[in-house]
Amino acid sequence: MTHFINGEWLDGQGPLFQSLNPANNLVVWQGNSANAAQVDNAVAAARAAQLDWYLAGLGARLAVIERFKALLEQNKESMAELIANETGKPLWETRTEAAAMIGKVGLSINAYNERTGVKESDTPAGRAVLRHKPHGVVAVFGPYNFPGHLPNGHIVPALIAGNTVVLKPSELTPAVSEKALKLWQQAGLPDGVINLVQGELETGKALASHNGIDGLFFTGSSRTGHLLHQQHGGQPGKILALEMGGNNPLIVREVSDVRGAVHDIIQSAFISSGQRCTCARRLYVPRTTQGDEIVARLITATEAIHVAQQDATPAPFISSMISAQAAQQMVAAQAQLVSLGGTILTALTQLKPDTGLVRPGIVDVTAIAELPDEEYFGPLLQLIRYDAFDDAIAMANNTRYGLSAGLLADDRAEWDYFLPRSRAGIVNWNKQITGAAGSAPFGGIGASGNHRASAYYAADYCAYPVASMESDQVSFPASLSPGLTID
Ligand SMILES: NC(=O)c1ccc[n+]([C@@H]2O[C@H](COP(=O)([O-])OP(=O)(O)OC[C@H]3O[C@@H](n4cnc5c(N)ncnc54)[C@H](O)[C@@H]3O)[C@@H](O)[C@H]2O)c1
Ligand SMILES: O=CCC[C@H](NC(=O)CCC(=O)O)C(=O)O
Repeated sequence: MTHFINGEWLDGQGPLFQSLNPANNLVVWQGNSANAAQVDNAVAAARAAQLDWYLAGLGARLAVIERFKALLEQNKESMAELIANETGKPLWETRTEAAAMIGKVGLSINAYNERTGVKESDTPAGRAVLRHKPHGVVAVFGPYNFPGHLPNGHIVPALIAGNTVVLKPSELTPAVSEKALKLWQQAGLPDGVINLVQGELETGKALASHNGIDGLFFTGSSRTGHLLHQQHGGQPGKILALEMGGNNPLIVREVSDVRGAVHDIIQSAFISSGQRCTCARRLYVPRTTQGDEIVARLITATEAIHVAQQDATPAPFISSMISAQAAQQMVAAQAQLVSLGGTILTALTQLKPDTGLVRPGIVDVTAIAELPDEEYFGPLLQLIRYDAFDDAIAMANNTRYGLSAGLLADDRAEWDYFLPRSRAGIVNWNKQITGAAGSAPFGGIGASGNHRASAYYAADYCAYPVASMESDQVSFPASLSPGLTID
C-alpha cells in the first residue's frame, strides 16, 4: 500500500517504480505510482476535510501536531536510519535531519503566533482585528536531498494555519514520506487532512496542474520551479512558494585563521556530498601568498575527507550521492569544465561504478572566460583566483541565481562593503554558508525563489490576512458626513 488518501492506504494504479540505497543498490521501496484519478481523489479528500480542520480551531490542530512531534521523537533513530538508507547520506547527518523535523514544530508554532495568528487593537474608528485564514488545499512537492525535513517545513506550518495537504515527495525518496505519513496517521490526524501520492513526473504533473488546489509549495530544482511558475501564470489567486537551487559564491579575503577558513570552505562546499541548495559552488581566493596557502591546505584537506557508506565506522564526512547517475553527471560536469579551460586541482571521482559514492573535487576555472551559470549539485567546487575585491564581488554576483553567499574576512569594513553589494537571500560572514537556522527566513532571489521565503517565514505563505473593523453593535455616529441627513 503506497498512497494515503482520505485516511486509507491504497495501491497505486500507475507505473511501478522503486527507490534504491545508492551506496549498494539494494531496493528500499517499491510501488505503483498514483495515476491522475488517484491524484483527483487525494485533492477531493483534502477539500472535503479542509473546513472542519480549520474550524476545529488552533488548539485542536496543535494537539495533533504535538502528538506527531512526540511520535517523531520516539522514532527519530529509525527515521534517521531510513533517510540514510534511502538518500545515502551519513547517519550522523540524517540524525540532524530527524532532529530538524522535530524542532520544526515548535518553531512553526512560534512563527504562526508571531507572524500571523490574531491581533487586535483599538483605533478611533473602532476595534481593528487582524486574522489569518488558510488558503485551503495546498500541494507540497519535496526534493530528495532532505526528504524528511524539507517537505515537513511546508507541511507543519500549512497544517497549523488550517490548510489541508496533498504531498508528492521526490520519486527518489518515497519511503521517508511514507514513514512520516504513518506517524501523522498515528498522531490522529483526521482523514483527508494530509494525503500522500507517490510517483514520478506524471503524478507530479497531475497534481501541479490540478484545478482543485489553492496553493503549491515547492522545494526543488530551478528548472522544475520555473516550469511550475509558467504553468501557474495567469492564476493570481493561487499561492506559489518556490524554493529552488543556487550557484552560490564564497569569497575569501585576508584571515588570521587559515585552518578555520579551510574548515568553513569544506563545510560550505562538500557537506551532504555537495547536495545542499546552499552549498558553495564558486570559491574566490585572492592571488596572494596567503591565498596560495589556503588553496594548498584546501586540496590536502579535501583529499583527506573520509568517504564511505552511510553507516560505516569510523563515520565518514560524506557518503553517497543520491544515485550512480547523479555521480556520473558530476564526473561529466568536471570534464566539461576541463574542456572549457579548467584545471583539476583534485579530481572528483566515482569511487565504485554503479554507486553514488563520490570523492569531492576542485577545479580551477580562473581561465574560463564565460563560466557556465549552472548549479552543479554535487561535491565539485570551482576555484577562481582574483586580484581586486571589487572583481570578486562582481564575479560572485554574476549569476541568475541568488540563494546563498559568503565572505571569509577578518576586516569588518570588508563585510560592511560586501553585504549591501551581495545578491542573495542568505549572506554569511566568517561562517559556512550551509546549515541555515530554522529560526530565520530561508529563501533566495533571481532563479532561486519567488520571494516567498520558507523556514521561519513559511507562516507567511500558509495563510492570508483578513482585516476587520468590528463593533459589538451598530451605533449612530456623533457626527455625520457632510450632505447626510438621517432621521
Ligand atoms: N531553496 C531550497 O530551499 C532548496 C532546498 C533543497 C533543494 N533545493 C534544490 O532542489 C534540487 C534537488 O532536488 P530535486 O532534484 O529533487 O528537484 P526536482 O526539481 O527534480 O524535483 C522536486 C520535486 O518536483 C517534482 N517534479 C519534477 N518535475 C516536475 C514537473 N514537471 N511537474 C511537477 N512536479 C515535478 C519531483 O518529483 C519532486 O517531487 C536542487 O536544485 C536544489 O538546489 C532547493
Ligand atoms: O538543500 C537545501 C536546504 C539546506 C539547509 N537549509 C535549511 O535547512 C533551511 C532551514 C529550514 O528550512 O528549517 C541548509 O542551509 O543547509
